[in-house]
Amino acid sequence: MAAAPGGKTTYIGQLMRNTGTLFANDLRRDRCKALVANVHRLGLTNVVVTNLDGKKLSKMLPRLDRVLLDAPCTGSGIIARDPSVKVKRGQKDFESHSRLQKELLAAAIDMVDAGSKTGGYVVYSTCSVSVEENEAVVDHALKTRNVELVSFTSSVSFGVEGLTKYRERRFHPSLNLTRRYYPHVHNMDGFFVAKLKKTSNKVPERAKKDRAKTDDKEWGEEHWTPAFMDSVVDFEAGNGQAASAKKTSREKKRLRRQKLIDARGFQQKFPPRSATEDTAKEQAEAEPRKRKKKMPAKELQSEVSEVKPKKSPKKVLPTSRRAKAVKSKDKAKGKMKRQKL
Ligand SMILES: C[S@@+](CC[C@H](N)C(=O)[O-])C[C@H]1O[C@@H](n2cnc3c(N)ncnc32)[C@H](O)[C@@H]1O
Repeated sequence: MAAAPGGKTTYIGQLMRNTGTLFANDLRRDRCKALVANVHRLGLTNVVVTNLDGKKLSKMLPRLDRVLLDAPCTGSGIIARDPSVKVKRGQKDFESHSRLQKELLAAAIDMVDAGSKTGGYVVYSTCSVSVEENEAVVDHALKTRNVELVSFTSSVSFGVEGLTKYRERRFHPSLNLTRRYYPHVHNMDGFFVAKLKKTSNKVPERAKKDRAKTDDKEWGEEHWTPAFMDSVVDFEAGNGQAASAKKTSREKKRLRRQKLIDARGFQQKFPPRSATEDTAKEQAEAEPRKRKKKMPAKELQSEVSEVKPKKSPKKVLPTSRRAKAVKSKDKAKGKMKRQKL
């Protein structure tokens, strides 16, 4: 299959040997031009090239027997050929592509006649390996349209099964009928293919209930074997011992020094208080509380008048100095008596 614009389309045209009609559509005008050139080069006379939005195509074209939707994608499968995909694409690209792919697949299904004698099939393909653009898109179609997945291993015998569960996501079990192709396994671009058979032309009003038989296992639970569950793993002790065993003497010294520094710092910040300091503080705290006590104005006045001026406390001198002071006082008294006489 060629990777040139319209490569798959022109290949199908060749397979049809100029019988029937093949509608080939692309939103990009330049791609349509290249496609027309290829159609002419291969001498195909049964191809109608349209340059329309695939989402609106079902209203413009007659009911078809088969549709190949080679959907626009992030191209995560062609990183080997175009490494810029790794930096060009972000999470938002995967989300927006997934949304567009769901819409295009729904429109493609709506274009197909379920009662077609020669088909009623839709083939969905991407050159991406992301679950969001592949299994999630097909799973959405299974819920919103009357379609079922069919096997195509009789014509393509290689590839690995599509995923029915990925991390916390669960898909319809029939998704194992889809195929994934990996560059490192199949020596080609990363690719995904699903073949759907339309079972009714009716479009369900509401999304179908997910009747997929899913186990309620969490991702990773498959590793919870009985042997694993019965074994006792003491993470605390095991890890703790290993960590302490690894400590070098230098490290131990550093830790001890750090402990001391911490303790000193704590003491400086919060020095231990003595008993006297405590009582002084308590008294200081208690005093303003006493002052705050309110008294009637009259009582306050009488109390003020009763209060006697405080005498300044006597100076207490040491005994030798006190004796001297008494002597000098006596001397002065004697002098005064003599002067009177
Ligand atoms: C994977 S390529 C198809 C390649 C083509 N089948 C081939 O073999 O060369 C996807 C194409 O979808 C076209 N596309 C993107 N959005 C579209 C839309 N809304 N409707 C129709 N075509 C669209 C892109 O322009 C792009 O050429």
